[in-house]
Amino acid sequence: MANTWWELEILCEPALEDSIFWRLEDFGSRGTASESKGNSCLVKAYLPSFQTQLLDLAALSLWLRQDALCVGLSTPSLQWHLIDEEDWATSWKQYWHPQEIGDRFLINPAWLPLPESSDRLVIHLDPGVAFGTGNHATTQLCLESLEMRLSSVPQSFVASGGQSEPLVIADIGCGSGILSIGAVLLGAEKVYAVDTDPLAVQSTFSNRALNDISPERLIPAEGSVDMVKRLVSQPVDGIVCNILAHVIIELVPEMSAIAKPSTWAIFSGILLEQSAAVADALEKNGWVVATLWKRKEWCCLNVRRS
Ligand SMILES: C[S@@+](CC[C@H](N)C(=O)[O-])C[C@H]1O[C@@H](n2cnc3c(N)ncnc32)[C@H](O)[C@@H]1O
Repeated sequence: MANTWWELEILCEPALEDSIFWRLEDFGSRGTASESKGNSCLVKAYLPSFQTQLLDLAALSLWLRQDALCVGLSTPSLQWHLIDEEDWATSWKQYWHPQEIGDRFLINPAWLPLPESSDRLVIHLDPGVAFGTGNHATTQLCLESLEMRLSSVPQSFVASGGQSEPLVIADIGCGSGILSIGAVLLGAEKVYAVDTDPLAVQSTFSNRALNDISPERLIPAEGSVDMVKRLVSQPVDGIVCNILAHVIIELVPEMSAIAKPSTWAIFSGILLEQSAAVADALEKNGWVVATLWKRKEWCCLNVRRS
């Protein structure tokens, strides 16, 4: 039998878009897209049907109503129907276009030709069912932070295949591998990319191939900080981690085991109102928050060891 997917269509007030997005991500959505519909926003999400029962969708509908009521906004409408895999791939892809991020990056969907005359670092991406198309504010904040962090890596290092200043990075919660690929393009010698979702790891493997990155420079693996600990022989130089705030708070104590006094880290997936709690957890574990960058209601913390 062909694989089928639930296509969810949620019509909401634009102010609810981000909270709906994260609710869907938590619920197991394998692709989310949004578009303006007059004064409203239409969010579409895709879930494999084997993973979700009708009852789950009814529960999701209730959560979305509650989330809206809590912030005094009108309740969103949720509709769902089944589509087959082929339609899913087409529906999802039509919303995704090349996108410039920061001063250096251009994210190019794998199925589109390269835009002409760009001097940007191109990340070719087919996220498949993983998170990380570059559309989300948190991914953008992480890529821009990497750009600032790694702009000092001499490009001669990139060209020479790594003769000077080797830089090893851990990408925790790699999704499509977008941040790992960005780090390699900026000159990192080696990136360990881990994710608890095996489909994300698979997606990072295929995006590594799509970007012609050698297996020695980008090492995807299923797991989390514990897996990086097993893979590395020495602490890493940098950590990038775009996961939800409560997961970051849980993982921070373990991260000390892969850090040294000069290690820096970039954390996102954090709502502005959660930043104090995350900063608190970081400081208790020997990190100092150097900068906080904001986009929409999200923030990104750039930290170093104290
Ligand atoms: C918001 S996505 C980030 C994807 C990509 N790094 C980006 O910036 O667009 C978060 C990813 O973290 C993964 N994840 C969730 N909890 C995790 C954990 N405890 N350890 C490692 N990965 C985790 C999820 O499976 C998901 O792929």
